Order: sequence, then structure tokens, then C-alpha cells
Amino acid sequence: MRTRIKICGLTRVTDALHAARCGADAIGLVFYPPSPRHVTLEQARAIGRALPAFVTRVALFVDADPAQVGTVLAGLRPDLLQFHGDESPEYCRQFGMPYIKAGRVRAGLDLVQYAALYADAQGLLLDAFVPGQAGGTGQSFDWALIPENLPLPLILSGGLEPENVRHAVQSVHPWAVDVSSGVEISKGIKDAAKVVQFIQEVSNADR
Ligand SMILES: O=C(O)c1ccccc1NCC(=O)[C@H](O)[C@H](O)COP(=O)(O)O
Repeated sequence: MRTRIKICGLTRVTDALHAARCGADAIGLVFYPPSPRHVTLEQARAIGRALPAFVTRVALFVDADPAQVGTVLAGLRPDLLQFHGDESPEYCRQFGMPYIKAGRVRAGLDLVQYAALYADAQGLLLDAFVPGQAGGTGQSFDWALIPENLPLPLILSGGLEPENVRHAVQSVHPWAVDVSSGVEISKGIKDAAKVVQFIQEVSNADR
């Protein structure tokens, strides 16, 4: 099986096109104003329009007002939603759109139970828990905490980079990997060479 790849936190058309040409399956656009990777609807539309077919456009929110999600749905028409905060299952379902739910891994969080709550999600993205930061932290977590019997496709994220992603894929066997900081020059600006290297390493792991 080929491990799918999502590159998250893009802010520039050029970075999105490069990622797509290198083989990224999905592009994440952050609609969370406190994030340094936040995009305006106009920026997101430019990226969305430039991307070729069969590259999934993911709109990411953190405990957003549903009206804000509605505005992005109408203006961008993303393929998939990502909820990266404390959104309830009912909140996630209200848009009638395919979605993935993020869980920030910490002691005491039962991941099987958590995934079961979001049984209609297209996947569970597991990220590091860093107090006071919602995501995109560049921190990893202990992959041994991931149970074997997760009832949703696993999207592994948190502190992945070209240097550790091959080991991550070979150890965890996720459905997909997600990266932001590990392929950046600065927050929101991707490093073209690191994107190539990251995608190459995932493909090496799949061999
Ligand atoms: O990227 C952000 O700035 C961000 C801010 C708030 C919530 C989520 C955010 N990113 C979500 C992602 O999907 C990241 O790729 C994921 O957290 C992994 O990030 P990193 O450890 O930097 O690779």
C-alpha cells in the first residue's frame, strides 16, 4: 500500500504547485487566525484554483464559528475539512462534508474511544499535545501510544521531517502522513528541497 501524503500550512501558490508536482496527495490550508500559517479566503482560492485535479484541498479549522466554516465552504469549495480543536462529533457533522478529526495525543486520552466518537470521519489525525498550541508545533509524540485497533484510517503527524518519516512509516504503518514544520524555511513558507526529500523518503519506506 502507498502511504498518502498531506503537506499542511501552505500559504503560497508556488509551494502548493511544487508539492503537487512532487506527489503530495493533499494540501492543507489553515483557517485559524492565530496561526502564522493562516490564509485568507483570497489566498486559499488562488491556491485552490492553481492545483490540478486529484490533489485534495483540505480546509483546516480550530473551534471555528460555524459561520466562518460556511464562508470558506462557499468561497473555496474544499474537498475535505480538518477539525483540529475540541469540536464535538455533532459540530463536525453539521456541514454535511467529509472531514478528518485531529486528536492531540496525551496521557489519559483513550484513542480508540476518541476515534469511535468520530466514526463517520474519513480519518483520525494524531498530533503532539503541546499546551497552549493547537498544532503545527514541530513536536512529535510517542508512537507507542497509538493502539493497533484504531477504528479509523490513521494520519500520523507531529514533528515529522525528511530525517524521521521513513522510520515513522515503517514503525506505525499509517494510512497517511502529514507535515508542516519539517518541510519549512519559515512558518508558512515551504522549503522546496525538503518537500522533495520528504516525499521521496515516504516512497522509500513503502518499497
Ligand atoms: O499549522 C499550523 O499552524 C496549525 C495551527 C493550528 C492548528 C493546526 C495547525 N496545523 C495542523 C497540521 O495539520 C499540522 O501539519 C500538524 O499539526 C503537524 O505539524 P508539524 O508538527 O509542524 O509538522
